Amino acid sequence: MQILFKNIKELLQVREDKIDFISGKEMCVLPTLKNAFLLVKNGIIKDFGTMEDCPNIDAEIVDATGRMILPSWCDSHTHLVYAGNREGEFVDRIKGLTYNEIAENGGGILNSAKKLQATSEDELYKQSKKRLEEIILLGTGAVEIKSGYGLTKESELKMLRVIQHLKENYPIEIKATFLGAHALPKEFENSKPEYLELLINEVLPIIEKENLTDFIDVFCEKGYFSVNDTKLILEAGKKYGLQGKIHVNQFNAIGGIQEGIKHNVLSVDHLEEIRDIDIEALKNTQTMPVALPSCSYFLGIPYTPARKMIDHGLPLALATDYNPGSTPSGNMNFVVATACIKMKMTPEEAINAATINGAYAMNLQDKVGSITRGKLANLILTKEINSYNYIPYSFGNHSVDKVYLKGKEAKN
Ligand SMILES: N=CN[C@@H](CCC(=O)O)C(=O)O
Ligand SMILES: [Zn+2]
Repeated sequence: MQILFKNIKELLQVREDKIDFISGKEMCVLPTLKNAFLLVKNGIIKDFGTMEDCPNIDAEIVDATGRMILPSWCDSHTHLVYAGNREGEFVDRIKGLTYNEIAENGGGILNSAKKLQATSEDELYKQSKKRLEEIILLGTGAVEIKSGYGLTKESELKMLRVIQHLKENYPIEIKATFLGAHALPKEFENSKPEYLELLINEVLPIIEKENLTDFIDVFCEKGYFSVNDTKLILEAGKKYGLQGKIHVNQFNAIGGIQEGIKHNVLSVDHLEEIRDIDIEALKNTQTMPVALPSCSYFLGIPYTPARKMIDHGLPLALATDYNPGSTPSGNMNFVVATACIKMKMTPEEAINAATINGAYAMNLQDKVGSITRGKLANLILTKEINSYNYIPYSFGNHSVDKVYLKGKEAKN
C-alpha cells in the first residue's frame, strides 16, 4: 500500500538522518522543504523531496496543494487514564482555594484515586479511550500515559492494564509509566516507608511479569515524595530495567533534578520552579527537560522558563500533562501556541520541542518525531495556511485537517 502526497506547500521537520534530540540554538532551526512530495509505503516514510523529483508511480495520490505536512505531535507526559472529573475543584480554585489547599482538604490526586478505585476496568477503558481518540484527531501520534490514580496494588495494575489494552487496540504509539508514588494514600499517612515497600516489593514484580510498563515516575515535591523517596523508587525501577521520567520542581525546587540526573532519568518534567543550579545540572546530560504549559495556564502557576533554559544551551520538550486535576486538556496545538505566547519560544523551537524532543522523552526518536526515511508515517496534514507560524498563532483553534497514523487516515 503506497500513498503519495503531492504539491505539499511545505514539509516540516525534514531530517535526512535520525537524531536523538536538539538543544539550545539548534532548536530555532526547523528544517523544511517547499513544494514537496512525500511517499509512504506500508505505513513507513519511504521517500520525500521536491516536486521536481516526484516519482511517477502507482500509488494513492493525496493532493496537498496549499497545505503543509508535519510529523504528528509527540506528547511525552499524560495521565489520560482516569475516572470521572474534578470540575468541582476547578470552581473551588476560582473562588480562591489553591491547588495545595484543595489537596489538603481531601481533593486532588486522592480524590481521583477514590473515583478510580470504584470504577471497573471496562468502564475505565471506555472513559479513557474517548480521550485517546480525541487527542489522535488533534494530531498526536505518540503518547506516554502514566498510572498513579490507583494508589493500591489492584488499582495501579488496573490502570496499567487499561493502558496495555489501549496499546493493543489503537495505531498510535503508546508508552506506559508506573507512577505508584504519585501521592500517599490516607491509609499510609503515618507509614510512608510501608507504602514505598508495597510499590517496590509487591507491585513492581507483577508489572515486570506482565510487561506492563516502560518507565517509572515519582512526584518529587514537598508534601508528596522527598528526594530520598525518589532515590528509592528510581533504584527499584532500575532493578526492573525501568528508566525514570520524574515530576520535579512543580511547586518547590528541592533537589529532585540532581537526584534524577544521578539516576540517568530520561526526562525531568514540570520545572515551573527552576534555579540556576538546576539549569547547570542539566547541561551536557542525556536528560530531557519537559515543560507543561497547559498546567501553568490552568493552575495559574509560573511557566517553565523556556527562554532562559534554551538560551543556556539546554534542550526542551513540550507535553500536555493531560489529567483531571491540573490540566484537563490533551491538546498539543494549544501547548505549542501557549509555549510561543507565554514562554516566548519561537514557532520553530516549539515545533521542535513538540515533535523530535518529545519523541526522545519517550525513547521513540527512532520511530517518530521527524520526517525521516524509515520512520512511521504518523503525520499531520494541515488546513490551507500561509506559513507555519499560523499553527501557534491561531491559539485556541487548530490547523489540523487530517491525521495519518502508520500511513492510514485516522477518522472519528
Ligand atoms: N503534579 C502531579 N501530578 C499531576 C496532577 C495530578 C492531579 O492533580 O490529579 C501533574 O503532573 O500536574
Ligand atoms: Zn503529570
